[in-house]
Amino acid sequence: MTTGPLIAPSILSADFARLGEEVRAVDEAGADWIHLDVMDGHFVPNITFGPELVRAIRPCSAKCFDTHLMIAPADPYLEAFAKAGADRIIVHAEATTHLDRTLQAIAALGRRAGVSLNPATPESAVAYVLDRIDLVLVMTVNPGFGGQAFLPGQLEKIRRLRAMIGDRAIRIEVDGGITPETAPLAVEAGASVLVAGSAVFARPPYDRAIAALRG
Ligand SMILES: O=C(CO)[C@@H](O)[C@H](O)COP(=O)(O)O
Ligand SMILES: [Fe+2]
Repeated sequence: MTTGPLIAPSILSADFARLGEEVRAVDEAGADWIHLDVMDGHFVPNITFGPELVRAIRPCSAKCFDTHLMIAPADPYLEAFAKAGADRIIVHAEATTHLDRTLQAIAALGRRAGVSLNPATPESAVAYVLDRIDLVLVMTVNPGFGGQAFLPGQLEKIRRLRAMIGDRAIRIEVDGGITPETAPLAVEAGASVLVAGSAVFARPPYDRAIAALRG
């Protein structure tokens, strides 16, 4: 049995030419979830992939597909991602005008719902939707790219969020700049899921990279 935080490798840093193999490899190396970064070139200054890619790699792992939508608007695409195999759908508070309605729509599709917060967004953005989510994703970089430096100023937000969540069954996930050095800081502040792109895919072997993050 593994202890410590859950590790969710972000396939943004994987070899896209061998994506299916890469997903299988991190699954076998001990990843808890697979993190999928969906970018639209509008909400964030980068473009990645859509639901068809999610469908294509779905057979490569039975683990939770933790689907981070960096798209605006998100509502028109929720059903497509749910049908393609997303287990959890995470929307950005900043990309969604009617956050409560969006989270209800995700629940109606039978998927878990999460909310992501950009570095400049306060934790109060999720205060009125805590009964609709099982995860808050705290961005520890400005979203859009892998391989950026961790923003330590987010640690205080994680602490405040931890206090706000209290004993509710809601995980705090951190995303961006997570390395064996920054991971313990995020966990100490209250995170229990660590997304890592470059710290896994650029540091093979993957089993050792994942173990180093778990601490
Ligand atoms: O959502 C994002 C970036 O917007 C992330 O999931 C990145 O893919 C994390 O990459 P690293 O900072 O771990 O390299
Ligand atoms: Fe992400």
